[in-house]
Amino acid sequence: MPRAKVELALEPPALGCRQLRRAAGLRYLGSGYTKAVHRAALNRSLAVALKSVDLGGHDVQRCAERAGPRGDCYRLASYKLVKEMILLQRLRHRNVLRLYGYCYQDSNDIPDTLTTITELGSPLEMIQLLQTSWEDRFRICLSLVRLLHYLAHSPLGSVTLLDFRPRQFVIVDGELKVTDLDDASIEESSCTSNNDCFMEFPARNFTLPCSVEARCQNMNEKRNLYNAYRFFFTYLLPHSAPSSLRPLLDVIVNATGELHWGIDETLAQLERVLYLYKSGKYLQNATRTPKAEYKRVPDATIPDENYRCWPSYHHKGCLLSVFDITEAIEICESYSQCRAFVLTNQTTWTGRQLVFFKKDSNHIMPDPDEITYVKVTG
Ligand SMILES: Nc1ncnc2c1ncn2[C@@H]1O[C@H](COP(=O)(O)OP(=O)(O)OP(=O)(O)O)[C@@H](O)[C@H]1O
Repeated sequence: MPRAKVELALEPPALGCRQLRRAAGLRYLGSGYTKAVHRAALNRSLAVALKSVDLGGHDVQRCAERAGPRGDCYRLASYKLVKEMILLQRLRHRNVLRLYGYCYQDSNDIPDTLTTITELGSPLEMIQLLQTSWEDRFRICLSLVRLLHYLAHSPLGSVTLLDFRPRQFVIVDGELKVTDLDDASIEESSCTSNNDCFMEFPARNFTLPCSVEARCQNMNEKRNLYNAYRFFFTYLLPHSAPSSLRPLLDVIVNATGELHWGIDETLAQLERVLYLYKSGKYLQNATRTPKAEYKRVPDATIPDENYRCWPSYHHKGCLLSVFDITEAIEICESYSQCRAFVLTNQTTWTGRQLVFFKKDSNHIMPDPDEITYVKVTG
C-alpha cells in the first residue's frame, strides 16, 4: 500500500507577523506538555488563539535537563507545532479548528520561533457539559462524530488521534472542534497476523483483523470511535434524553462500545436521531392532546415569576426548548409550580423555540416579540 504523502508547503497566511505585532489584550489561556496558548485581539476586533512552544513546558524542560542547548530544545519541541499547523491547513472541516495564519520571528534569543494563529475556542469542561441540556450535549457528540467521519475519509487517509482526551478539543459557538493535532497519525499499523492488531484500553481490549495488505483493518477509525465512546458518548448521549429517543441512543452507545459499527454507520445513526428530534417525530408516540387549557395572550410577556428547573438555558429561570405549543403545555403540566409560559423569539441550534416557564401570571406586560400562555384550568 503506498504511504500517504503529506504536502508540506504552506499557503500564504491570511494573518501573519504584521498583525501579530499589533495584537492587543494578550491573555494566557492554557498549556500542555508542549505548547502555551494565549488569546489576543488582532486588527482591533478578531479574537484569536496564539499557540507557541512553551519554553517552561515539559518538553523543553526535559530536553534542557539532558543538557540540550536551548535553541536545539526549542526546535525539537517546535516540530510538534509545525506538524499541527500543517495538519490544520490540510484538514479542512467545520470541526477542525481554523488556522488563520502563522508568524516566524526571533524571540528570547531563539531565531525563527513559530506562533500559530487560530480560531479561538473555550476549553471543553466535562463537568460543565454534564450540566447543560441534552440538546447541547447531543450537539457535542454529533460534531465529534462528523469530525471522526471526516478524519476516517480525509484527503490524507484515515487519521487517528493517538492522544484522544477531552482537552484536545475546544468549543466554538456550541460546536466541538479539534485543536491539538500534534499526536495525529495517518499510517495504519502494519501486521503479519491478527495478534499484531491488538488495541488496549483501560477497561477493554480489541483485536482487529490483519488485512491481506498486511495492515490492521480500520484501526485508526476504530481507535477514534472507541475513544469517542469512552470519553463522550457514555457520559453525554443517553443522560436526560427525550424518553422516546433513549432506546436508539442506548443502541448507539452499546454498538460503539463494542466496536460493532464503523464511523459511517455511527454517523448515519446520529443523523437519524437529529432528524427525529428536529422534525418532532420523536413526539408522535406520546398522546399529543393537551391535558389542560391555556389562554393565548399575544404580544405579551411575564417579566418575573421565574422558578428554577434543570437543565435550564437560563441560570435564574426555567428556560427550555420545545418543538411546539403542545410540548410546552406537556412540560408546564409536569411541573407543579408552572402556571404559565412565555414563547420567546429565540431558537436553539436545531431550530426549536425557547420557552420561559413561569410560576404566576399576575403581571403580564406588553412585548411585541413574545407570546404568553396562561393556564386556565386544572
Ligand atoms: N484555539 C484555542 N482556544 C482556546 N483554548 C485553546 C485553544 N487551543 C488550545 N487551547 C487550550 O490550551 C491547552 C493547551 O493546548 P494544546 O493541547 O495544543 O497543547 P499541548 O502542549 O499539545 O497539550 P497536551 O500536553 O495536552 O498535548 C488546551 O488544553 C486547551 O485548553
